[in-house]
Amino acid sequence: MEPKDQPLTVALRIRPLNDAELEEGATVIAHKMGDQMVVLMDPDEDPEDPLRTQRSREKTFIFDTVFDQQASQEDVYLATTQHLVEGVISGYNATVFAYGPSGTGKTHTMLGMDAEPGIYLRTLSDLFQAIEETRGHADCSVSISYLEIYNEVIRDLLNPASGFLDLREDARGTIQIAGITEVSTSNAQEIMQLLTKGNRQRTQEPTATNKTSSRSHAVLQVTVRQRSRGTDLAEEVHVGRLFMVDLAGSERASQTQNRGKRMKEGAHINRSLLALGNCINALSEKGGSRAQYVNFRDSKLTRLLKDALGGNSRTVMVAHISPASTHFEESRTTLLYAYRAKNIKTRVKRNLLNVSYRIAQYTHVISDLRGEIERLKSKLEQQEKEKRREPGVRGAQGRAGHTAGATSLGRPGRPAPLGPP
Ligand SMILES: Nc1ncnc2c1ncn2[C@@H]1O[C@H](COP(=O)(O)OP(=O)(O)OP(=O)(O)O)[C@@H](O)[C@H]1O
Repeated sequence: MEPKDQPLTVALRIRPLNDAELEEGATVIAHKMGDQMVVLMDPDEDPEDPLRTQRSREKTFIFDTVFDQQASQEDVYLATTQHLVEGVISGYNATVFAYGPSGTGKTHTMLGMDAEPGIYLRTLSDLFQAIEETRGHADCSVSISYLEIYNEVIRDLLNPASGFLDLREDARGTIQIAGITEVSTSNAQEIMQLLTKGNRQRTQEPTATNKTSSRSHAVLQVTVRQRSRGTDLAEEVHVGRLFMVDLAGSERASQTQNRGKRMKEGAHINRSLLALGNCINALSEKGGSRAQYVNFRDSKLTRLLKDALGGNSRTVMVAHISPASTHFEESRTTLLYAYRAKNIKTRVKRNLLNVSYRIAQYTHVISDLRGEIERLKSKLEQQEKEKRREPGVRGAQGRAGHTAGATSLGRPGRPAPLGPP
């Protein structure tokens, strides 16, 4: 099937006002209008000011979907991610990433809580159920890895003792993480326990805006290999990769009053996010024209997300903001950023493992050889018949017949050239 250009799906989630914001006397300035629109009002604007319309910073944005505080975890999953599951099983890549400032709900959306699980668990449950339904005509295996990128180093969240890991590109140009733990199981709850445990290993410290702020980018990678069970050797192996990414907060260090270590770390986080922003900018120019130079190599995050952004992946960005008047600036920046990402187009194609090509080739060779055997058998039978019809010249003919047979059949280990069937 021909690769298809697909625009990035961009959704926006606005979380409820939190206690700290209420205590500060913040008001709601981000309003959802209909299913796709959000209006961000400027809190410094006086609605009575007659000059307001000329210098208003109030802005309206349209996304593929907008969720406000009424939206449940299930609503978010159904509208953003559920449609990707089937594709991953049949060999397409997909990526979902949560973007936004610290404390706006990225981890809530991706991981969630036991009572309100997020995208990770819902996706895995649907994935395993769909795989169960393919049983009988296909064999599927699933492997899962979970890592964090913190200050430009990669750590295995399922085995933090393994130290820092390296990114490598394989012969097909796919980015691999050398030495990462891969867990194979078909029990979503079991994986959730691993992820929750892994998430506790995530570099997490209080910032001015979030008491349990994740300081790293977390990447859950799910690989599904589907082998179609055919009656002959014409088997195909499809490999679909799903990335689910919970990015670190995108706020600027100065805005969160972070000092010292937090500020240095902010610079690192922002280096990855800056690289991501640069890629998004370059890709969104001219509707994601591949002529535009895009530097994915600038950070670990962009190297890992290369396919998700510029290559072979169905990609969904879930941007997050606080509705509070006290966060106007960072909400505005986030909305502009997410709005830009809507111009990105990826080129999606189904992944077929090379091995399947070889199997397909073997099938051709085997059917050619079968044809050849049939042809030689009938030739032998023909010769036998001729021998029986001419008993008088048995001696000389017999030897000649034997020689002809040996030539056609070939000696063991030296195949005869294949003639036309
Ligand atoms: N839609 C929501 N409904 C209810 N509570 C929410 C929602 N979104 C976020 N929260 C709560 O807000 C707090 C901060 O959310 P979360 O930790 O998910 O933010 P984050 O964007 O991942 O932050 P950071 O980048 O600092 O890690 C959490 O206590 C979370 O439960």
